[in-house]
Amino acid sequence: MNEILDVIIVGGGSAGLSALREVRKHTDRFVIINDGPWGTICARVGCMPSKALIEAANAFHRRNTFEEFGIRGSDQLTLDIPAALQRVRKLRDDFVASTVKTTEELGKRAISGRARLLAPDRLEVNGKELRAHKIIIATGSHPIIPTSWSNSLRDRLLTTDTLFEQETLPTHVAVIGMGFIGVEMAQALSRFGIKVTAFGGNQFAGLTDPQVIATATDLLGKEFPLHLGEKANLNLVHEGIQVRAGSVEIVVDCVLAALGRRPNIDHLGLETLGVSLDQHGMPPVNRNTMQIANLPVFLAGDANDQAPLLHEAADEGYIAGLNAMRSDPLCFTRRTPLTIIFTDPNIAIVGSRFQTLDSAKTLIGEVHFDRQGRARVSQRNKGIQRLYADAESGRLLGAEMCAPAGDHMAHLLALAIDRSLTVQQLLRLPFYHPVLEEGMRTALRALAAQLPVVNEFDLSMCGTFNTEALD
Ligand SMILES: Cc1cc2nc3c(=O)[nH]c(=O)nc-3n(C[C@H](O)[C@H](O)[C@H](O)COP(=O)(O)OP(=O)(O)OC[C@H]3O[C@@H](n4cnc5c(N)ncnc54)[C@H](O)[C@@H]3O)c2cc1C
Ligand SMILES: NC(=O)c1ccc[n+]([C@@H]2O[C@H](COP(=O)([O-])OP(=O)(O)OC[C@H]3O[C@@H](n4cnc5c(N)ncnc54)[C@H](O)[C@@H]3O)[C@@H](O)[C@H]2O)c1
Repeated sequence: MNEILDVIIVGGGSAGLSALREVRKHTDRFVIINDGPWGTICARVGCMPSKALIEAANAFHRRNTFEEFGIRGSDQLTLDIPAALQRVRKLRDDFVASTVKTTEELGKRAISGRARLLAPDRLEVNGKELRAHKIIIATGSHPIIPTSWSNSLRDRLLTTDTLFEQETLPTHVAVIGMGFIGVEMAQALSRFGIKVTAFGGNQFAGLTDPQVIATATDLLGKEFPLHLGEKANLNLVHEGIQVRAGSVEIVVDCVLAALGRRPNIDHLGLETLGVSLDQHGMPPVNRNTMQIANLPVFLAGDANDQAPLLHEAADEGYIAGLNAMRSDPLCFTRRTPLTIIFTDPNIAIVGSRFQTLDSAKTLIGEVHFDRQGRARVSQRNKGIQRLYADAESGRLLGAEMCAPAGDHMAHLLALAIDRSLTVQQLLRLPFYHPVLEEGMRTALRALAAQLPVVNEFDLSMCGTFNTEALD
């Protein structure tokens, strides 16, 4: 048996690299093991190529606003889809190259291979057994695909693992699953000029506020047919793939499956840890330490299925890396929940979700962006933002929205929630004119109107003009 290492990190994605950064500060006696290509899901097939595709789609879609601005000739514009996809891959390659630099310089301490746990201090990779005082598991996740689909549909079935590799795109695509990936990609493909038909279950983009869901589905449903509430079933037919959901039946060239992602924990040997696993095979993981039960083993990133987002994976890798170098794990306070989906308008959820709030103790303030001044001049006047505040203290609790510049406003609101700011404290901040954030101020004012008056000599009391040009 080889030397006993201080730490083994399993998984070279964002969580694993974040753990590596901490571990390296303290020891050289570590290895990082990665199965498949290095370079992280985020850079290779996740956040970055998807956003590159979305930007191209939105740039092309903007031609639909030109006529109203007085710009003529937009009907002559075309999108060279192979060129647009090439740009996605070029950017992707740059992002991957910058990521793999870190592990390339590690030499033998970066091992390519699939690791399998043998015990809380032992694992096997490439037929070799390795031992360590601590093990960090950060194995990520993979797209869920029913076996019957992958067996029968083969190259007519795409996921985000394969979408960005396409040289060109088919004429008619069904996007199945209206979660984060489904809504982002359905809108982007549709804005590429592809005929898209979208199918979703009972959830839409992780939203829980019925009014925001109604606005978001209405807006996206104007761009492509959107069928919700029925499970989609697929069959290979002569002309392509037949998709059936409730009373809807269509034939498409290709299906993009966005049914969710499963943590990469199967066949990982978690059963050798001696702790009970839940019905999904998941061990108990402390969200504040990333530790599995009281073992010297940590589970971070998408692999623990707690908050499968990039900034959360980075945090979890950091927590795991830091705690792996300590005898007593530290408990970290986690960040205010923040989710942004890069549709246009952006969908965002901040702090407490609508569904989790006690309606008797919660006030709601809302704004519709259709009449908002700045949104109108830029032809971005679509969407809704709903803010939730504690009825007693006036403290902001959360927000759900489908709103222009929702990505930026969601960050502002997350800051406010993190600092426990009240609606009145937020209304004391300057709001420049004319900005989209004035819409958020309208929603805050709607909340303030339901709260007791603080003091009329307070600038938070400065009210609305009630005119589109000034609010
Ligand atoms: C299409 C798409 C778009 C996304 N967009 C966003 C976004 O806009 N914003 C956002 O915040 N998040 C986004 N995400 C989510 C984000 O990419 C993930 O949360 C994040 O990349 C997870 O990082 P990770 O380190 O946990 O996993 P990964 O980066 O997947 O790394 C895990 C690594 O472990 C390896 N591995 C697996 N099993 C083993 C084993 N047994 N032994 C050794 N190695 C193993 C894997 O091959 C992989 O290389 C997106 C995801 C997708 C798919
Ligand atoms: N902007 C972002 O932050 C971003 C973007 C993309 C992905 N991600 C991450 O990737 C993860 C995975 O995304 P995802 O969209 O694959 O999963 P998801 O869990 O968000 O959504 C999957 C959806 O598919 C539906 N579904 C499942 N089977 C179906 C069927 N047969 N017919 C119709 N609908 C069906 C489910 O009801 C669910 O709403 C997300 O949870 C997120 O963490 C984040």
